[in-house]
Amino acid sequence: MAIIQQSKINNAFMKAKQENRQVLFSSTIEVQNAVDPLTFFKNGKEKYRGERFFWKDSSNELILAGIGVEKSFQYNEVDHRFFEAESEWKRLIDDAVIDNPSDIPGTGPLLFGGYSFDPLSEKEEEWADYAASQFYLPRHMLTISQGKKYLTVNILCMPNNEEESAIQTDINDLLSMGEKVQGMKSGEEASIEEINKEAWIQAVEDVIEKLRAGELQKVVLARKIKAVFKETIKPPNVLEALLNEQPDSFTFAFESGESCFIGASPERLIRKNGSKVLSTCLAGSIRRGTADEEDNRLGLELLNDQKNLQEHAFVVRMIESVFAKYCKDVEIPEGPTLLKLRDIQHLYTPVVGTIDEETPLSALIQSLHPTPALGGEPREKAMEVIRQKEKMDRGLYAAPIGWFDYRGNGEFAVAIRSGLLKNNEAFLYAGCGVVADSDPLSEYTETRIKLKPMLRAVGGIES
Ligand SMILES: C=C(O[C@H]1C=CC=C(C(=O)O)[C@@H]1O)C(=O)O
Ligand SMILES: [Mg+2]
Repeated sequence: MAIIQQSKINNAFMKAKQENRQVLFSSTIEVQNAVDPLTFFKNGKEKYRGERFFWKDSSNELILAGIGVEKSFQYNEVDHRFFEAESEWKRLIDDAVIDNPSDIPGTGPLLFGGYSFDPLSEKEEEWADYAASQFYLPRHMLTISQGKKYLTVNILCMPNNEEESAIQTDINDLLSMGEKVQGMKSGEEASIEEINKEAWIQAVEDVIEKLRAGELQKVVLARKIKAVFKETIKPPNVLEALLNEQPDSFTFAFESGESCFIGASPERLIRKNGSKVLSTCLAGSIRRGTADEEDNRLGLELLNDQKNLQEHAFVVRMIESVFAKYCKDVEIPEGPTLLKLRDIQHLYTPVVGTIDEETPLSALIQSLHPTPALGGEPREKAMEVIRQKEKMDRGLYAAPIGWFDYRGNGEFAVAIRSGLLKNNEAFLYAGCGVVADSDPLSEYTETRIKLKPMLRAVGGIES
């Protein structure tokens, strides 16, 4: 399949030489009969290990699979980390040669990546592969939007380099139909370690005391478990399981070096499409029932539970205030509804607004992150308590992960229900909103339920 006309690449290289600067060349075409995005992702495993990403949104409108890092944007500077990637990206795009006949968000050149939860927390070894802000411009990307497939190829043309000839071979390899991706088998060999369980329950107790003393109103405390397998855990297999079992979640994988951050989160931080912006408040939880009757009863209980309604209300109030600052026509329903996932149900409130199209997505992300569904209320105080009491580097867990394209559209999820894969080890994370009325053991049980989907997907439990 001829993907790019050689003459177009030659022109871009010529431009780079003549103007003596790097020029991004990007070409997008619609591809028929192409492989599915998971196979495309898997096909990159030999040549592009550590340089892949995968994304599916919660409404199942868009899938992205990126292979190979044409340019990486990494920043550790705390104050500017939200803006640097997007502003450097804008500079690159302004001078780029882009050939994209479709006007579909998520096609053409885009950056995929994320911002760590808290750049001020002490960094642990397991997160060494990720920066405080890290984004990839992929070499090859398959986009699935409204049932159509598009292939984008991005080439950074340097003034001193010759045109590339290997592009076509690479593309043929990636689009070839390999073995079908299988879900993970349950691994009886798994050993699962709960890290500092007692200390964590004590930390919840300490935080409840602070909340009752009126020092602050809400703190989200998280913990992690470590699952060790005999064999290397394969990201495509985990993705396959998550796609099947969590169809209404954002499903993502983000590789760097030997690590793969992966998960299926039900929570959107922000979506921007032209002047339309959308966020969702998700906080307050209860388990699923085994039969419909029990499930409905539990749902009703959640909708009327004061502790959970309070947990949820902090999030709505905060997101509402950020939207009020940036948007007109903000719409928020009167009360929450239920969002039911395979293992858990949540209180859910969508927030929509209209924004000046020129507002950068990174400005919204910076204002929203972390919402009280992941941090607490008030934000800065809660972050200090988290650093002090959690004693854990969250890395990308609970952090913004997603993409923005060259037209300023994009979407970021909050990376909960997630874990970090490193060869045969998986670090899985879960947290819960602690308020004055919390009970430490119930919060612990809530994190156990939240860990289930990832534990099942990596092969650590049977059901
Ligand atoms: C922090 C997590 O969940 C948040 C999102 C939904 C419900 C939550 C809760 O009820 O506590 C949390 O705020 C997590 O899954 O790790
Ligand atoms: Mg909760």
